[in-house]
Amino acid sequence: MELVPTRLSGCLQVRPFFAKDDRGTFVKTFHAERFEELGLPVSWREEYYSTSHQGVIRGMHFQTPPHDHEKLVYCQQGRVLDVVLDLRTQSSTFGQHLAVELDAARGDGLLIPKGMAHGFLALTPDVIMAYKVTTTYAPAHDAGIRWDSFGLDWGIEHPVLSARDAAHPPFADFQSPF
Ligand SMILES: Cc1cn([C@H]2C[C@H](O)[C@@H](COP(=O)(O)OP(=O)(O)O[C@H]3O[C@@H](C)C(=O)[C@@H](O)[C@H]3O)O2)c(=O)[nH]c1=O
Repeated sequence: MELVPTRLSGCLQVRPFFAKDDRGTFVKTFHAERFEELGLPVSWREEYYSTSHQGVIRGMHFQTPPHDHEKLVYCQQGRVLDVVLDLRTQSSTFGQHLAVELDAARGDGLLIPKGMAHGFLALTPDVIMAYKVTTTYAPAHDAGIRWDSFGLDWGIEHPVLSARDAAHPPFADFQSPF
């Protein structure tokens, strides 16, 4: 398992052990010792997955302190444009984003630190996204920023959004608690 830095500090691309044979694939998505060696989180409190149709955008989501969390995400079926937005006011990349393709055919993932919003666009039909997070769901602290408000060209004009995601405040109006 390789953990590769990105231009947003603390946000790492995860290249897991990936094996393919006549039966299909084998992917190891987490290795506590490897994460511990690098000072990365190992105490996951919840794990969940979602399915999405092509053209769906989910995000940009985060939990506010004290319920903020690290997140380990993988696309387990299909392909997504995965997007992270830096909300850490003391960060040199505050307000900047990272957009990477996660492809189940490669098995790669993303480790997202506290203080970042996360979202994705489903690029293929029947996407499955899987998550591990270091705090449990806290609905009153579950927050978002509007997908089209921070300068990313998603390459889609009319994505499918939840009513909640369509109503998030734009980044320009957002007072970051991080
Ligand atoms: C996130 C979450 C949602 N829910 C509920 C709330 C709602 O009824 C239903 C669907 O919630 P949402 O519409 O927020 O689901 P979704 O848009 O898939 O939310 C996810 O989006 C991506 C981008 C992330 O980064 C994730 O951490 C998570 O926020 O599930 C939980 O019970 N536990 C949870 O941890």
